Amino acid sequence: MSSSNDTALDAYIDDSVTFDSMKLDPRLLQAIKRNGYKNPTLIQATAIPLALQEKRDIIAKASTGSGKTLAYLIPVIQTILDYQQNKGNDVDSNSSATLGIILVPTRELAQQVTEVLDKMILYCSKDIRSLNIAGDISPAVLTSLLLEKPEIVVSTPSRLLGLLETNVDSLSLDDLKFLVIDEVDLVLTFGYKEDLTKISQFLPIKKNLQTFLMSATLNDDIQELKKDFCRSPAIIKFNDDEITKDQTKLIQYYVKTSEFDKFLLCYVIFKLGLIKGKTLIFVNNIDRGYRLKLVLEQFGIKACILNSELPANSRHHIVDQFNKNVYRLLIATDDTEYIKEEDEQEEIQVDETKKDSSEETTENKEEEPNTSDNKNNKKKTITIQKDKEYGVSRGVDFQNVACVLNFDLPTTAKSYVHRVGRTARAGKSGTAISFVVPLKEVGKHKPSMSQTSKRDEKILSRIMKQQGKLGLELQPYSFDSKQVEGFRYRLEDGFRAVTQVAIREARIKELKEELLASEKLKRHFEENPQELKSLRHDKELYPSRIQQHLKRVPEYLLPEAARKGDKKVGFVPFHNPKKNRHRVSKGKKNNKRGSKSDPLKNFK
Ligand SMILES: Nc1ncnc2c1ncn2[C@@H]1O[C@H](COP(=O)(O)OP(=O)(O)OP(=O)(O)O)[C@@H](O)[C@H]1O
Repeated sequence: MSSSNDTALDAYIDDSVTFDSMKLDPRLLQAIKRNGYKNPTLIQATAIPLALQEKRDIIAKASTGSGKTLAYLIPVIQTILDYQQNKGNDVDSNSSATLGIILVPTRELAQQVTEVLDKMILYCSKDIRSLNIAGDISPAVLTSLLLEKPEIVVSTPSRLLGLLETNVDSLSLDDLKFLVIDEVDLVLTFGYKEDLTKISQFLPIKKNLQTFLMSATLNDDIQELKKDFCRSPAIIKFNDDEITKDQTKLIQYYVKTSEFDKFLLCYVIFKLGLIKGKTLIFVNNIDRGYRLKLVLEQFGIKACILNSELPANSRHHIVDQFNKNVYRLLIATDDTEYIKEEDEQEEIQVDETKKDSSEETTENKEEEPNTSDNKNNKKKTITIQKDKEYGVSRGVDFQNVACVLNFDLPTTAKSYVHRVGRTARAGKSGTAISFVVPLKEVGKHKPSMSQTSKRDEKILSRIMKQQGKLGLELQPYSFDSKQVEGFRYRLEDGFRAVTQVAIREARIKELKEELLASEKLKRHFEENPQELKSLRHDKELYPSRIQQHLKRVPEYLLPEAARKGDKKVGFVPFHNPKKNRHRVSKGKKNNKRGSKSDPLKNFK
């Protein structure tokens, strides 16, 4: 899904067809052109005529980044425009009704699809209005927005069901023409099957409703949905190898490493600027995201965090700014696979009187972070609510990501496909690096351990098999251990400072700030959209002991070739580290705590 002006991967474009030849409404055509799209992608060239001319239901499976969003949006908009035109000629017909519903698994996608939709209806906004009901909207505001009778409603299944069950009259569904379920297998993974069954009872399914079920990966569960939602659908499956044989733009590496050395390698990679461009780092749970951020922070490496407990507004803003190149490093928690297993709510005890957690640097203390014997300590319980409708490994159109780094390997091969699909999008090249912990290394260093790494080797062989079928391969990558070793003692020092208590405090601090910002954002930025630029999400969280000396890399630790006067970079494969030295000193200068340049202060 996308809201960009980018072009799709060349391999996906069908240059034997043009949008001009598709007999589309001039207003829609103008919007398509305005976004720089000339030829449809393969999936668009196939699905649009089937949906428009033959009025078929569509089940489509096509790779990540292949342009599935427009494959359903164009027919939906075109048919509604035709319908509105016919209705305009019919003097008896005056009523407004919901004509299309688009269901997506996460709020991130709801926002993204709405943005693409709004661009496509730019020139016909009198005839077609959109409403995303998955966002943070108060019931009163929602009611008044629904009174305007938007023609297309975008939602997650649970939001839509909630609305239908409490206020079915707010949507008039008798004339509904389209139902789209995007990322359909994720919708099912998220446990929405029951919601969909209930929703189907409100919809005129199999009468005059045309359905689109879209995904990059499809599994057997789809059969049931097909039975419930479709009438003799056209099933479009693009053979992945057809497309991927040209797709040499994604280079995949795996790195066998111990649990602790994942942090060490990250430090080296980002401190030396070995990756040129933006990196999206995936971790498997929220705490690990904060641990990594705080460790990197020790060395003056800034990153921002994206996870399911941040408010939806903040999440949207973070993705948006990342896409606009405001941040280079984004640490995203991808825990969607565990959503069913985890409790929705997590109680966290915060010791409010403890000002400085930096004293707690021993590993024993880290094991029991949340208890304190001190009866005088005032404790406050904060309930953190995770958002079930969060997801970033799927469908989100992160733009210009140079590298996806699987800091924690995903727990399924399918999830790997979706994660690495966040790079090498839209005609660009990209690199995927995955850290893999060999079984013999698992559990050797508890504080750096991830529960999921036990299965890393198994998952890696599945991933390799799956990529092998597509003619793609993951290459082993080894770092020059001599060069890396030089950084070890510094990392040990920095790592120790990031206690479990520090992680919890950082997590709560960021949450509080983002909640505050999110509320402020909502009201303030509605009036002053320009100021949105000044809000940053990658501030240092500071609860752990910051050791200023760690922020600088002494010359002797740099690879020989990166030292003064040398031009050639020895073991560094991605990027010239000389540039980075400049950045290091600049970062140091700007890192004063409470400095006036803190952009958050601009909108207080
Ligand atoms: N016809 C086109 N010509 C050029 N670029 C296009 C075209 N259609 C879509 N794109 C661009 O291709 C990128 C990928 O499109 P989109 O996000 O719809 O892919 P997707 O198949 O939904 O991927 P995912 O499965 O990851 O969600 C977007 O940046 C979009 O702007």
